[in-house]
Order: sequence, then structure tokens, then C-alpha cells
Amino acid sequence: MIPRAILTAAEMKAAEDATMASGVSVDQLMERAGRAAADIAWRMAGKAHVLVLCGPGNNGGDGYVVARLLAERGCEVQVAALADPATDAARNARAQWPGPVDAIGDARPAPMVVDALFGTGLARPLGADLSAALCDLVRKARHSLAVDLPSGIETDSGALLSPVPFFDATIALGSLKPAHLLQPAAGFMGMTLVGEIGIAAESALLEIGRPTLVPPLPSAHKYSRGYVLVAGGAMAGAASLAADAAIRAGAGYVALAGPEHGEGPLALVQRLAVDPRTLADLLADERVDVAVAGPGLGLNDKAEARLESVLAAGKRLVLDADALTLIAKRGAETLAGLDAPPILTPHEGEFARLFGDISGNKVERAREAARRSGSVIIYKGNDSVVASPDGRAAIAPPAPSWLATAGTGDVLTGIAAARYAATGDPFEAACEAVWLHGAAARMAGPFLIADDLIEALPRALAACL
Ligand SMILES: NC(=O)C1=CN([C@@H]2O[C@H](COP(=O)(O)OP(=O)(O)OC[C@H]3O[C@@H](n4cnc5c(N)ncnc54)[C@H](O)[C@@H]3O)[C@@H](O)[C@H]2O)[C@@H](O)CC1
Ligand SMILES: Nc1ncnc2c1ncn2[C@@H]1O[C@H](COP(=O)(O)OP(=O)(O)O)[C@@H](O)[C@H]1O
Ligand SMILES: [K+]
Repeated sequence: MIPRAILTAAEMKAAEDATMASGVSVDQLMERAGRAAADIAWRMAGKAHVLVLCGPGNNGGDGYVVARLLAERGCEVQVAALADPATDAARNARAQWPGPVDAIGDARPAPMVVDALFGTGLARPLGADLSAALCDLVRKARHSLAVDLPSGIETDSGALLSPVPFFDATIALGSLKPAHLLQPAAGFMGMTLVGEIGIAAESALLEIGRPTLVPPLPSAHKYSRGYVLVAGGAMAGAASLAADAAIRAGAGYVALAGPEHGEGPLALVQRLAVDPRTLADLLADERVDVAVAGPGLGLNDKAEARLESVLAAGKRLVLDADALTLIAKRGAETLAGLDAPPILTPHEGEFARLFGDISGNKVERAREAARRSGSVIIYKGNDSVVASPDGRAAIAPPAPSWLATAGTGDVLTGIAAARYAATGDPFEAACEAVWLHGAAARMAGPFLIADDLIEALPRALAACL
């Protein structure tokens, strides 16, 4: 699946400028944007009464186009504007709207509301009266559509600058923006559709889409499909979850090496490794493609020694949980010299321990963390962000919040290890793992526990063949 690009407000402006330099006028772009939004509104509500709220900028301009096109289709349309248009394109669009323009205070509730107040140009919170009116009108409507973004959202960070109502749908114009996927904004979008307006949307930031997987080749054998070694420790259950997930995610051979036998399917190879020396010997096997440390590792001296063996093994690594807490003590930059970039899977707390001083939005923080640690970062959460030291980054579509339960992170780690072993590409592997994890969660359904995710994994993987 070809992933969709995500453009920041500045990148969108640059893409728009490049399109205009090739001979397309801003009025043409606005017409396309308005037409795309009007088509969606029509499909949502048909010939309903429509209220279009227009702001002063080009987002408002799109709104006047929507109003004209829906009126042409026979809808009864009220346009309510916050202020006179402040751009030439918006002025032209308003001039082509044949009906009256009311003050925003005179907006009447309607079955269909189109929010064209502000898009990527929003610079500060909406006034309290305006955001209250927007929330009230959207709440009273049967259908609601946000043009480009719900008004009140910061495009690049996904922050809510002022209260925003829940929309049924949002049409992202030209391209997704970070706020369409980052929380808290992503939770207010409803269904997000991308409206094609003829702009070349290219970016180093992508949406994580369904991976394309291939069945094993006829010549495949267990080691060619990937050998994952999971270093266990104090808590056998967590390491078992990671190992079980790795084998279910398609690794051909998974060994769980810990001070005691763990759980898991019979296909899992259990190796007793009471002291770090034995673990080092197991890791020295050249068939091992990826080593995992962290889930259930512990935080004591023994755990330190085991982590040391894993870091010294010269293997591709996936590091999570306790391993991240231990690494935070010595500094994430100490990972930058490893033979291959490891995958780190911090949740918010682990990220703060490792990279607490990094500021910016979630994508910026993940990118800086990746650069500093020479690692691929899966910065987990409802809006997981994957970042690579080479600057590539990707945001996952919102994941089911049923994932907020113990052990689901261990499962993600196992999936990432299997995919890293299969592909050798830590960024691709991390993106694939996040997608598969989310898909397995959707399949497992409400009240899932981590074990259910593992059970659902084969179905999630099969959806990618
Ligand atoms: N980028 C593109 O390629 C295209 C963009 N279009 C539309 O243009 C939008 C961006 O247009 P603009 O850059 O004009 O930005 P907006 O229309 O989002 O808003 C900018 C205007 O609002 C004012 N403003 C900002 N925050 C305010 C606040 N809190 N209260 C009151 N006024 C405030 C600004 O001073 C400016 O006049 C996009 O979201 C999209 O809807 C489309 O028309 C066509 C193509
Ligand atoms: N509210 C949420 N919505 C969506 N996904 C979530 C949510 N909370 C947690 N997750 C996901 O669940 C997993 C939890 O991982 P983690 O916090 O490491 O838990 P554990 O250590 O118990 O395995 C991560 O993949 C994270 O992205
Ligand atoms: K809007």
C-alpha cells in the first residue's frame, strides 16, 4: 500500500506555491477544494438545509465555494461569516456566492453544518464566543463536516487551541496534515478523507498504511524467515509475550533465554540462561538475526549484565521497557555506535526518561530522539509516531484505546523483532509492527488482553498478503 504523505502548514503552503508557479491559479485551487468538500457534504446530507460558516482567510473562501455548489444542487444554504474576506481568492469566491451573507451571530442551527472558519492559517485560539457558537451549532446538527481541519486546531502539533466539537467528517485538502493523526486533534475529526486538488504532496512524513507482505519463498527454511532471541529476566510473563508475538508474527525460529522457563507455545524454544555468560553464548550464534531485551528484564545488577550481553552481541536489537529505563541512566546517545540502528519502543514515561529535555510536537520529539540515539523510535500511544535517524518519520492512524492494558507493549516488541528479522530495515519493520498491532487490536475487539492480540495476529498478517 502506498502510504499517504503528511504535510505541515509550511510544506502545504510551499506545495501550493509550486503548483501556482506551474500555472494553476489560487482561485482554481480554491474551486477544486470547495468542490471536493461540497461533494462530501452532498453525500453526507443530500438536499438538506446547510449552514456554512466562513472565516476571513482561504478556508473561508473554500466555504463560499461549497455554499454556491450546494445551492446549485438545490440545497437551501445559509452562509454566516465571521468577517469580510481578507484574501483576493476568498473575496472572489464570496463574490460568486449569489445569496446573502449573515453575521456569525445570526447563524441558525441546520441539519448540515460546514465549518470553513479556519484551516492551516489559524494562529491563535478562537474567541470564547465563537468557539462556543461553533460547538453549539455542530452539536445541534445531524451531520457536520470540517473543511481541511476543525477550527481551533493547530495544524502541526494537533493541539487544541480552543474548544472544538466532534465532527462527523473532515476533508483534508490536498494532503493530510499532522493534526489529522496526532492527538488530541485526531479524536475530533470523525472520518478523515483527503480531497484531491492537484497538488503534488511529497514529504518525509508519512501515514503508516497497511504493509504488503509476501508468503515464504519455496526455498524458505526456518532460519531464513528470521531467528529472534528474546532475553528474559525477572518477569517471565512479559518476555514470553514478546517471544510468542515474534513467532506468531512470522519469525521462523524464536528462542526465549531466561533464568527460568517461561510460558508460550510449544513451538517456542526455551533456553535456560541463568547467568549472562550463557546468554552471551546463545547470542553468539550467527543465525540469530534480532535480539530483544526489556520486557520482564528487571532493573537490578543481573538485568544490567544481561542487557550488557545483548548490547555487545553485534546483533540487530529491539529494546523496550526495563532495557529503556536502564539505558536512560547511561544516556540514549550511547546507543548511537551500535552496528545497526536498534528499534526502541518507549511509551510516554520511558520517552521522558530517555529524552526528557527534547521539546516540540510529537513528530519533532520523535525525530530528534532518533537522531540523538541513532535508533528507530516507536514513540507509542494512541497516535504512535515512528522516526528514523535519517529523518524519515510516520504517524499511525489512531489505534483502539482498548490497547491501554498491561502487556500490549511487549506484544508490539515481539512483532517489531519478527519484522526486523524478516526485512533487515528497522524503519519499515517498526511501521509494519505498529500497523499490525493496531489491526490485531481492532480484530481482538473490546476488552482485549495482550494474549488476545497474539491470537489475532495471524488474521492481521493475512490481511497484508
Ligand atoms: N494550501 C492549499 O493548497 C490550499 C488551501 N486552501 C485553503 O486555505 C486554507 C488556508 O488559508 P489561510 O492561509 O488563508 O488561512 P485560514 O483561512 O486558515 O485563516 C487565516 C486567516 O485567519 C486569521 N486568523 C488566524 N487565527 C485567527 C483567530 N484565532 N481569530 C481570528 N482570525 C484569525 C488570519 O489573520 C488570516 O486572515 C487551508 O486550510 C484550505 O482550507 C484552499 O483554498 C485551496 C488550496
Ligand atoms: N489509549 C490508547 N490508545 C491506543 N493505543 C494505546 C493506548 N494506550 C496504550 N496503547 C498502546 O498499547 C501499547 C502499550 O505499551 P506499554 O505502555 O509499553 O505497555 P506494557 O509495558 O504493559 O506492555 C503500546 O503499543 C501503545 O501504543
Ligand atoms: K475549518
